[in-house]
Amino acid sequence: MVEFDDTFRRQLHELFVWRRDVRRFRSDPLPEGAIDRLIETACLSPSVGLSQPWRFVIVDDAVRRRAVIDDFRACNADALSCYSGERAARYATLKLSGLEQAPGHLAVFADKTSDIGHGLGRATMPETTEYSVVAAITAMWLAARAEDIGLGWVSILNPDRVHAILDVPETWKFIAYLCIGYPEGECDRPELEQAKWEHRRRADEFTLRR
Ligand SMILES: Cc1cc2c(cc1C)N(C[C@H](O)[C@H](O)[C@H](O)COP(=O)(O)O)c1[nH]c(=O)[nH]c(=O)c1N2
Repeated sequence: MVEFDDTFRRQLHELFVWRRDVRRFRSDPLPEGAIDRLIETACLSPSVGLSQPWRFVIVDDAVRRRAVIDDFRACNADALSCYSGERAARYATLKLSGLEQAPGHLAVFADKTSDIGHGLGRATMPETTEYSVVAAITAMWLAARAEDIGLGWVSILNPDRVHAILDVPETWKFIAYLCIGYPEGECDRPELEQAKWEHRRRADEFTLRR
């Protein structure tokens, strides 16, 4: 049996505290195979019925990467137009993707039609397919931080457009576009908190007892 001691538990807690959504990347490349290793770790995640619905696309092609960046720019301009006044001014100052600098681009999809897992657990809650993929991304986020690699989730994108840019099967649902690389710096507080957009609240604000 594998046992974890107090030192490990303390370090694991520190890993959770120091994992960040990274938007500011150094331009130096990741070591060969780093993204493949992170994908392998993500594939150890739980999934409904062991369906393993995650599908990964490593985006190296410069034309496709540029098209994703252009889509982000358009979507972010639309998002800005939904705010007004002081909130709009603050939104405009936020850096909400590291797409330009990050050496690694990784798109993640959920395959809604795969037979793997024989449908177990999905009949009543088909959305558990997507939940499983998000669980895998969270594992990857933590595994990356443990290797001092930063990961940033970009959702300010048009899913249909990303689908077309990456030319993936119809049945795949777009879940996340991830920027991966070495972070410029580190912090134990979310960047959106540092920018005074929102703050992390205490767990008891979100917890009921019945
Ligand atoms: C589903 C989803 C989607 C997004 C995000 C996260 C998740 C879970 N986050 C990152 C988010 O802003 C960040 O996690 C919180 O601000 C908390 O910061 P830390 O992750 O603790 O650093 C994020 N950040 C960003 O700059 N642009 C984005 O488009 C998104 N989209």
